[in-house]
Amino acid sequence: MRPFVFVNIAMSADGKISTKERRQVKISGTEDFSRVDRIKAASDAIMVGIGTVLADNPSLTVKSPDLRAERRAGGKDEHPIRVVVDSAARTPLDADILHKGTGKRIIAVSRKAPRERVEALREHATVVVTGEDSVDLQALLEELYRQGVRRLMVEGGGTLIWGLFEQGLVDELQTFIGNIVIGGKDAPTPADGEGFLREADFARLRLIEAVQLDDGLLIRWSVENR
Ligand SMILES: NC(=O)C1=CN([C@@H]2O[C@H](COP(=O)(O)OP(=O)(O)OC[C@H]3O[C@@H](n4cnc5c(N)ncnc54)[C@H](O)[C@@H]3O)[C@@H](O)[C@H]2O)C=CC1
Ligand SMILES: Nc1nc(O)c(N)c(N[C@@H]2O[C@H](COP(=O)(O)O)[C@@H](O)[C@H]2O)n1
Repeated sequence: MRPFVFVNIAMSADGKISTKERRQVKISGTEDFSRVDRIKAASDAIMVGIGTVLADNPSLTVKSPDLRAERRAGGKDEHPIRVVVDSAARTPLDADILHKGTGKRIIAVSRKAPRERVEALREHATVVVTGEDSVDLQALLEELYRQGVRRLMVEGGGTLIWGLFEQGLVDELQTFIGNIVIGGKDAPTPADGEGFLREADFARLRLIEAVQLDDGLLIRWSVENR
């Protein structure tokens, strides 16, 4: 068993999620940032790849005091469990994700992760070890389910999202398309990695809704062939 997995990503009108130097860009407007805060608060856990931690140093906390209070009233921690997919245990010990806000953190590493790094991370987070060279995503999701996670939000980046699509582990995709053009053939996109080579393997989506937010568009799809 695994959680319901939904990806939320903001991309520019030309399909980029940051600059080619992997510098974080404000793509969402006020309305979309509020929506992201709401879907985060409604999730049991939120997951990113180590590339995003190293590039953006996110905290992944719920920003609205009202939403945090609602979570507390429901007997939950103020913030969802924060999960980093980090094969080689490279999460910096002073990363905001380990220090900002209360609640549980999980760092998923592979068996090749250096033992001393893993021990250092254990001071701040629960460490889950799966996979030989890179984290076994299916096994990680099963472990999150065992730990009570039923609804998992994935915030990026493109490498992790590709890994999840490649293995048929995404149930829903929520893409906010913002009103900017970033450009650059090497700028990250919502699903990077190798890409599918055969049409038969493409992830097939069904449109749930398309809604205007600020000067952008939120599109929600369910994944049909997971
Ligand atoms: N616009 C947006 O909504 C968002 C944009 N970003 C941007 O994305 C960029 C970071 O993306 P990436 O460099 O692609 O890094 P990423 O965040 O996707 O992390 C990739 C890393 O995850 C690890 N990993 C371990 N096991 C894996 C597996 N089985 N499958 C896939 N990955 C695995 C690998 O070490 C890999 O290098 C940054 O520029 C950041 O600003 C990130 C999140 C949201
Ligand atoms: N939804 C959304 N819109 C944008 O315009 C963005 N740049 C991002 N980036 C993601 O948000 C993370 C930052 O989280 P905190 O504010 O530190 O909690 C960042 O790492 C990206 O994952 N998202």
